[in-house]
Amino acid sequence: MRILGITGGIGAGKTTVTQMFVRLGADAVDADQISHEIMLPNGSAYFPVVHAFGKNILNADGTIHRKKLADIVFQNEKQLQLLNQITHGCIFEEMQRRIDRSKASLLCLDVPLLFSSDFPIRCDKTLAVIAPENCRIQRVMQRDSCTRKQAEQRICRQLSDTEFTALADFCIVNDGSAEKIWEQVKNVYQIMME
Ligand SMILES: CC(C)(COP(=O)(O)OP(=O)(O)OC[C@H]1O[C@@H](n2cnc3c(N)ncnc32)[C@H](O)[C@@H]1O)[C@@H](O)C(=O)NCCC(=O)NCCS
Ligand SMILES: Nc1ncnc2c1ncn2[C@@H]1O[C@H](COP(=O)(O)OP(=O)(O)OP(=O)(O)O)[C@@H](O)[C@H]1O
Repeated sequence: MRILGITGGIGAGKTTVTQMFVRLGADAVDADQISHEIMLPNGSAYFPVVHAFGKNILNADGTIHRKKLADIVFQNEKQLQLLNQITHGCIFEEMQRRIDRSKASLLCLDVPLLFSSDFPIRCDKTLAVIAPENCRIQRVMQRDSCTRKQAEQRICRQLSDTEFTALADFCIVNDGSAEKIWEQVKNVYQIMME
């Protein structure tokens, strides 16, 4: 099995690109989805997160209000580091479990923090998905019904497109139509399967 790590800033199109690899036959593991699962009331990070951030981050039904938590951590670097410390071990362990279960020839890891120093999983190749910042902000505001400021606060905590491009083996520019990236995805898929 070959592992392709897919990364990029918020709203760049990591998940869109990953789903295209899945259409071509790859398996996928999504770090954001796992981070949501481990924070559910029966998840491994639920109690540590509530203990660290207090009951004011809870909805009436006891689930974690992720947008409230996001507002706390993306306005304060120390709080973000704390959340990362609590969650990353649980996320990366669960990713490894899913990798071990996969029988696909190509496995894509969709990970925003692929190039952070604590990411422990070795990838055969890495792919950065990039798009102009204003385009990403518009997409995220529309998808998540958030404000420009909230989108910008996340972008401030992430690598720039120049940094992503310099660190990755492949780069896909997602600034146009879906057909345009489909051709780029097929090229990378072929190289990975050679
Ligand atoms: C802060 C939380 C609760 C916000 O949840 P929400 O549903 O609003 O966003 P979601 O999880 O879907 O993330 C959307 C995007 O935000 C950005 N983002 C999320 N976490 C981080 C982070 N720690 N640092 C920088 N950017 C991040 C990424 O671009 C991600 O794709 C959640 O993102 C979280 O728990 N983050 C910490 C865990 C983590 O690092 N997750 C990233 C995968 S390793
Ligand atoms: N080429 C495109 N044209 C129009 N909309 C797009 C395009 N690519 C992605 N989108 C839309 O932009 C939003 C963000 O895309 P996607 O979820 O794939 O990005 P992401 O990098 O995974 O985001 P996040 O960092 O928040 O997880 C989605 O609503 C998606 O449908």
